[in-house]
Amino acid sequence: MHRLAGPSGGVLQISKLDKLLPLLWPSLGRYPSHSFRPCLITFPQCNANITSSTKAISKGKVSPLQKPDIITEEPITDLKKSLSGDKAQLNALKDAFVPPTVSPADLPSLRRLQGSNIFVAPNAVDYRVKQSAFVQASTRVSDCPKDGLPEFAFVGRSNVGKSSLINALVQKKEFAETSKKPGKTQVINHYLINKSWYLVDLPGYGFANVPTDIRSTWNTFTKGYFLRSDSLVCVLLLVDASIPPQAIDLDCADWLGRNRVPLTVVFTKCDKTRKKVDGGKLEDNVRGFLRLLKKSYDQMPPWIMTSAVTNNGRDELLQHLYTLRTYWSE
Ligand SMILES: Nc1nc2c(ncn2[C@@H]2O[C@H](COP(=O)(O)OP(=O)(O)OP(=O)(O)O)[C@@H](O)[C@H]2O)c(=O)[nH]1
Ligand SMILES: [Mg+2]
Repeated sequence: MHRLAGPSGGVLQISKLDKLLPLLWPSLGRYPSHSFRPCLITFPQCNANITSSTKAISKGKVSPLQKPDIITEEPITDLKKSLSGDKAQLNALKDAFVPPTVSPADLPSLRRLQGSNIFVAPNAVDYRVKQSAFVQASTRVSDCPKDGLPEFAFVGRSNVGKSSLINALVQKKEFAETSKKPGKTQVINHYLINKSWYLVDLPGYGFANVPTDIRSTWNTFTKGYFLRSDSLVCVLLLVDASIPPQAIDLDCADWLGRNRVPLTVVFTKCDKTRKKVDGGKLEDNVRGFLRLLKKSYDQMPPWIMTSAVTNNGRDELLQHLYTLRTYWSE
């Protein structure tokens, strides 16, 4: 039995009905206002206008190839300065992801992680990966480990860098198999970290050459994992920062929001130089994606910029995961 956050901060107990409800929501045509995820973290959730971002793309209002507008005046990497005054503090809070139970008055005691909108408590110190081991590859959701340890699932388009980021986090080169050819990971891989939590590598979506039946298998297989895993703390949705916002990634974010699956957006390949970035500057791609994401979410979900090549954002992401685990297990 896990405790769950209720709409007014109350605690619900998970039951079979709770697990079934997410599967029924689409047919009910409306979404409960509270989270059924097995954690005490209140995450930003998708608002009623769930498909606005992708509609904007498909109606041609925002072309994926068009240079996106800047979402905020605030520079992404120069965030400390914004905490120096009251008004500036409020600006910094806008779109920030602050740990639950923290009031705005406590904000100055928190650290904002570089290249992200995430604030963490000063106690996020013991976050490093000391031990990592491959546990199993599952072809069915029912075969996944059932020991109840907290899990973070990596999801994103094929080739976005899911396996590479896992290798960067555990600091082992060939830990998770990577490939230039999309579609390398086809099963649910569980990696046990510090004997106490899991990183879960999932098959990528959106690979153009994949036949329709394999694509629909992705849908039932991976979406089934999101909805049925009682130990899922958060999905890490990986988004390639070297290309302009893609409708398929926004669709995925919408789907996760609609189904009350907590989400952190992890931008990958943030090492790419201007020459190799499609659509102009990397930061413009990031801001463009966030601007579209905001159309679907009442509050901005946590997001962070990373690179598996330079390891930028690696320690920051680990600190974020540490904070989430702390609240999950409380
Ligand atoms: N420049 C750069 N390249 C990266 C980065 N991360 C991954 N790549 C490259 O992107 C390609 C795909 O990486 P993978 O980690 O295999 O991608 P994946 O998302 O696991 O792919 P699937 O398993 O097919 O879904 C490889 O050629 C990587 O070297 C990064 O941070 N920077
Ligand atoms: Mg992979």
